[in-house]
Order: sequence, then C-alpha cells, then structure tokens
Amino acid sequence: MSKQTIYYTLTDEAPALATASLLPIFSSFAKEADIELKLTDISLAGRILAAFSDRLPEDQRVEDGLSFLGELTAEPTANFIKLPNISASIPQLNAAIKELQGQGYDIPSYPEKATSDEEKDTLARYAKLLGSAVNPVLRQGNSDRRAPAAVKAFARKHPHSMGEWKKTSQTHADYMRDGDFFSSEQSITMDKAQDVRIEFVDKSGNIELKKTLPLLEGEVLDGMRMSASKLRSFFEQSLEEAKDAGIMWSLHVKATMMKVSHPIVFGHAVTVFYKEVWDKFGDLFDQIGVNPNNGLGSVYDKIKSLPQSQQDDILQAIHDCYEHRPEIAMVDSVRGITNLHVPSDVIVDASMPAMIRNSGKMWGRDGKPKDTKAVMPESTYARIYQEVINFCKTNGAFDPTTMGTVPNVGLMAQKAEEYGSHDKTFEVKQDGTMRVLDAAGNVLMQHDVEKGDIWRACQTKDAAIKDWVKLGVTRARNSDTPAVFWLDAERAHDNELRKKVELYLKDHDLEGLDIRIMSYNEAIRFSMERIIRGQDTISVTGNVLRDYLTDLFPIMELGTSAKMLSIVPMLNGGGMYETGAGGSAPKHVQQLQEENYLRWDSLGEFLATAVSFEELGIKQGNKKATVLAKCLDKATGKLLENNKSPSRKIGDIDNRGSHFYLAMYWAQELAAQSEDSTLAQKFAPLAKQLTDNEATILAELAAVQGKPANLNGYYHMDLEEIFKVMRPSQTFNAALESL
Ligand SMILES: NC(=O)C1=CN([C@@H]2O[C@H](COP(=O)(O)OP(=O)(O)OC[C@H]3O[C@@H](n4cnc5c(N)ncnc54)[C@H](OP(=O)(O)O)[C@@H]3O)[C@@H](O)[C@H]2O)C=CC1
Ligand SMILES: O=C(O)CCC(=O)C(=O)O
Ligand SMILES: [Mg+2]
Repeated sequence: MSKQTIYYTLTDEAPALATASLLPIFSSFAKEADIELKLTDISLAGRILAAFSDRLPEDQRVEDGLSFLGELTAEPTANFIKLPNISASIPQLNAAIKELQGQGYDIPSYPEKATSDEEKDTLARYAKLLGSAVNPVLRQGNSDRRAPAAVKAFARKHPHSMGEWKKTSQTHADYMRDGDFFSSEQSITMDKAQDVRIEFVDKSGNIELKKTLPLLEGEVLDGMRMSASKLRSFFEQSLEEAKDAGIMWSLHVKATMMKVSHPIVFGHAVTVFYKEVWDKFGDLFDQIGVNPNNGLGSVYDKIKSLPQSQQDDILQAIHDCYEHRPEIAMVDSVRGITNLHVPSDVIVDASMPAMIRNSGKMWGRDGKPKDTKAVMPESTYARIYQEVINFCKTNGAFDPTTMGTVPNVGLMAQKAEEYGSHDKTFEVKQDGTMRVLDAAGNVLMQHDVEKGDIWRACQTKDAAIKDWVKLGVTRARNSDTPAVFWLDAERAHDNELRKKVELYLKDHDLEGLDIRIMSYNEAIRFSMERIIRGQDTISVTGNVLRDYLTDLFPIMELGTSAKMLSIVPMLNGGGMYETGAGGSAPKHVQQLQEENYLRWDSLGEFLATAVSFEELGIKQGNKKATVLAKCLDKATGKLLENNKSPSRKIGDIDNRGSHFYLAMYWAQELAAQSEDSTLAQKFAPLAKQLTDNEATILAELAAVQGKPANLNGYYHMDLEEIFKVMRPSQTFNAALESL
C-alpha cells in the first residue's frame, strides 16, 4: 500500500503551540500505518508571506498552504485536520505585518487609503487575508458538529461551573426592530443559470454597475439593507436605556465572519458612544487616519503622532463620554480594554454563551460581573439569545450533569449565505436605489438606500442545500435523534429554502424519523425544553446559526466548544476534520509566555484525528488506520475518565502533560488489541516505556513551569523554538523516536 497523506494545518496562537507537542506524537503513531501527516501552514503570518512571495527574496518565500489545500478540496481523497486559525481584524492584521517587518521581511504596510496602483494592489492582496478567509475556502462541504458520547458522559460526571440565574436579572438582548437586514430581506431562486447584475442608481438616474454575478440554476439569491441612520438611532436609544436602567452596555458582533458589514456596524457603535469625541475631533481623525471601524484602539494608536496637549484633550473628551454614558462592558478590566477597543475582541458566538454561563453578566470596569444590555443590532439571529435569557430566568441555569445535547448540521458549503457575501456587500455612498437585474434586464429585487446604509447580497447554491438536507437526515438516522430545520417563516431567504427542504426531504427514507421545520424562536424553545429533560435535538441550520449554536450549546453542555467533534464531509467526497468549534484562545498564549503553562485543551484535535484515521480505513482500506482510530478513541475516553485534561492553573498538568497521557493510553490500547498483531508488537515496548517512565516524564514536563517562555514572535513564531518549548521531556521524546 502506498503512503497516505493527512494534511495537518499549522495555524495560530494556542492551537499552533499545541501542534508542536501533539503532531510529533500523531506522526510517530501514524507512520506505523503508512500514513504521513504533513504540516501545512495556513497561519495568518504564513498567508501574508505567501501573498507577497513575489516581492520577497528566494530564501524568505513560503508555500501558499491555503491555496494548496483549497485546490485539494476537489479531490475525493482529501483528508485534512484543521485547527482554529485567526480570522483577522485590521488591528490583528496590522500587528502581524509589523511583526514580520521587524523580523526582516520587506512586506508593505496595510494602506489606510489606496490611491496609487501599487497601493491598490497591496490593499487587494490584504483584503483576501482579512476576516474569515480560511474557512470559506476549505469548508467545501456542510458542517457536522456534535459532542461525542464519551465527552458528554465526562461532562455529566465532572461538570464545569455554571453561574446561577436570578429571575430579577436585568440582562437582556437588544436588537433593531426596524431598518435592519431582517426587515428588508428579499430572496429569489434562479429558474435558470444566468449572470445577474447588482447596480446602484442615484437620484438623477445614473447607473453604476457594482458587480456581475454568475448564478446557477436553483441558486438562492438574497438582497438586504441595513439603514445607517436607524442603526445609529438604535444605538443611541439602547445607550440611554442602559443608562436609565443602571445596567451595563455591551456590543456583540462578528466582525470576522461578516468581515465587511460588521466592522461598519461596529464603527457606528464607536462613533455613537463617543459622539462628542467625533463631533469635536472627527476632522482631525480623518487627517491622521483614525478609523472607527477598527475600534477605539485606532484612536489611541493614531493620536500618538500628535502633540501631547492635543492628545490630552482627546483623552479628556473620551473620559467625559463615560460621565453620561452607561458603564461599558470590559474585555480586560485590568488593562482598561473596553468592548469597543477592537472589533475582533468580542465575537458574538463565544461572548454571548460565556455571558449566559456567567449568570448573564459581563465584566465591569472594576472587574466585577454585572447585568448588561447585550446589543446585537441585526435582529435576525439576536432574538434567539433573548429566548435563552428568558428561559434561564424562568428555569434557572442549565445543569450540565443532566442536560441533553444539541448537535448541529450547518449549511456552509460553496460559500453559502454570509460566507460568500463579502464581495457583494457595499457601504452606500449616496442616496439612491440598489437593485439586482437578471440577464434580460428585469428587476429581481431592489431597495431604496441612503448614504451610509449597508447593502449586501448572499448566495446559496442548490447543490449545497441538497447536501445539507441529506446530512441532516443522515445524522437524524444515525443518531436516532429528532432533527429540526430552523427556518423562519418571516424570512424571505428561509422561505425559499423551505421549498427546497420540503422537496429534497422526499428523496430520503424518513420512516421512523422525527423531522420538523420550525421558526428560530420556536426551534430554540423546543430544543431547550427538551435539553433540560435530558433529551437531544439536532439543529439543522443556516451558516450564521451554525456558528452561533455550536458555541452556545457546547459552552452550556461541556464548558467549552473545544470539546466538539467538528466534521466537514466535502461535497467531492473528501473530508476535513476540524478541532473543536471555538477559536484560537489568545489568552492562553499570554499565559504560556508569562509562565510556560499552556491550558489549551486538545480534545478537539484528538477527536478529529481519530475520525481522520477512521476515514482512511473506510475510504482507502487502510486496516491499520482503523485500528489506530479505534485505539485513539479509547485512549481519549480513558484520558477523560482519569481526568488528564489540562487544568487552567499552573502546577497541574498542562496541554503537554495531557498529550503524554494520550500517547501512553494510546500505546497501551494498541499493545492490548488483537486485531492487528504487528501493531500490537510494535507498540508494546512503547507502552511499557511510557508506563514505566510516567513519573520521570511528568517531572520533566513540570520542571519548565513557572518561568517565562520565549516564542520569538507571536504571529510568526520561531518554529524551532516552539518545538523546543513544547517538547521539554527528553525521556518522552526519546521514547517516541524509538518507535
Ligand atoms: N474555526 C476557527 O478557525 C475559528 C477562529 N476564531 C478566531 O480565534 C480568535 C479568538 O477568538 P475568541 O472569540 O477569543 O474565541 P476563543 O474560542 O479563542 O476564546 C474564548 C475562550 O474559549 C476558551 N477556549 C477556546 N478553545 C479552548 C481550548 N481548546 N481549550 C481550553 N479553552 C478553550 C478559553 O477560555 P478560558 O480562557 O476561559 O479557558 C478562551 O479564552 C480570533 O482571532 C477568531 O477569529 C474564532 C472562532 C473559530
Ligand atoms: O470563520 C470564522 O471566522 C469563524 C468560524 C467560527 O467561529 C466557527 O466556524 O464556529
Ligand atoms: Mg464559531
């Protein structure tokens, strides 16, 4: 049998660090089944260098890992393990560029404004790297995320803490009642393949072509607009209400996944909250390049070039705003980082569940948890959070020891819905009309717009929808669990989808299955009523709800979405196995740098890798891979059973310690199994070596804790250095090498 390849991604922050310890273990074990794990760089820094490869000297060029993997998604044998990566906001991108320049890479800075051709080219290259730039390329299939039985059993036995909910809690979700995308959405299904045109028509009738879109037969196209003036009034009103009620105010957007629309929304929040600052210094800010869409951090950054007295005036004006505004939720109260500092700091999918788990409280300036008005302007999805809050107020906090589970089947293939919307999202420059015309010139949809409004289109391909329906039914069948399609009767887009869902469900044997279609509020209530009775309900949702629900429920059920199994069965037959459903945990890197302790839990990597091996067994007949997979799953179960996951605090076993236990249990399982005697013989000595040296290895791992660790970079860490930092046990390393 020829060698089979699994591509293991090198990403950013905590997952990249964990990779330095874990990949050598996976590779050593995999080679016994003729499997090679190839590290492929899709980190933010790697993507920046690849984008400017042509401008760099030979020895500084790097492979374009993302394009490589992107092309490979078309192959039926594609098998990737993807760890979470940074979906960069502009401040993150700038920091990464600065770091690379400091390391001697002659790459251009991010241009604030692009006038020359060269600047335009630079901006276009960086635009491709911004926000959610990796996932839509690699996720060439729909999403299947769930908590495996062993993980669920562990959470029931060792529950994480849950903050108590009081009926008197004043926390609530707030969203626009009018003027948002929800209230203006229009949607059509194409009856034939054709190019449609997106145009802007000004008040004098001049037409500007914004974009031509080639659409396929059966493709669903949506158009919607958010009114800037209504958004601003909404923010103002929400601030006044929070002030009057004496509660905090917090903003939750997803500036990375909705990388064009949400930074603009975020920018409006900044300029409404700090209105007086912008009234007074707006012109100056324009001159020095302050961009509110990049947060208040942009002000602090840009004013450094001004004389001290002027800086003091600006800082005073910012301070004065706090006098009449409600208290603002903090990202880091010790460092004074507010909710409005950086658009990527408060990501709705992770921040809302964290708040709900924490008695509905966010952190105040004094570091104390407080009730908050959680503002998510777009009402489409924000309403579900109010349902959860109401539910917790009535029923108390969820109980991880008894609650059921809500796995998700999410529509995201072929850049479905918001994933593909970025190049069709426009901030309107003057009053007029945005419209979409078919090839014959008929108007398919149109919206009256005003200067500053955000207009966007989304497209969803028929093949993606068909596959999503199939995946939903398959999951319902395989897990014998009711499945709910979350389709809102009030949404134009969902009504188009509903017709297809009803049609495609007929392709499947539904005998004995419980499959329903419900609006969002109904669906979440139904799922929560069941969950507190220990019952499971599959949510079959669109792309944004996929993102939101796969943090929301896992964070209640398991404490973190890092413990999810997250699979992308690709439309062309390959598979991508993602690790967990959360992000790259920047806080964890800080802890490692300060005290050489990494609390990242690699459970997601363990689960994903087992499925990746399992697939090689099924699709390529690699029997040894099947045995590796089974034993890895058993080892993961044992690791959970014996509580060998990393703890949060120094002194215990961290990420590296948990990897050692995984390797030891895995080797023990392989030595003990009888399906493949060659593997059993091969792993018996390793199992013995690791078991005999457990105390020595743990001592070697513990010895490095407590001192700062140097990574020679944050975005572009020194790989050799991180392998050294993450593999400090010579005894363990030698044992692996002896295989
Ligand atoms: N799939 C992807 O590629 C995704 C990428 N991202 C990116 O990740 C970055 C950070 O996003 P952010 O919103 O802060 O969300 P994160 O999920 O990275 O962090 C939130 C918190 O979740 C906990 N956490 C997450 N993963 C783990 C893990 N494996 N082990 C232990 N704890 C974990 C940590 O909490 P605690 O410290 O309390 O233990 C962490 O501080 C952003 O750049 C974002 O774009 C975000 C989502 C998905
Ligand atoms: O693509 C992204 O930016 C984030 C994705 C994410 O949060 C998720 O898939 O859960
Ligand atoms: Mg998410």
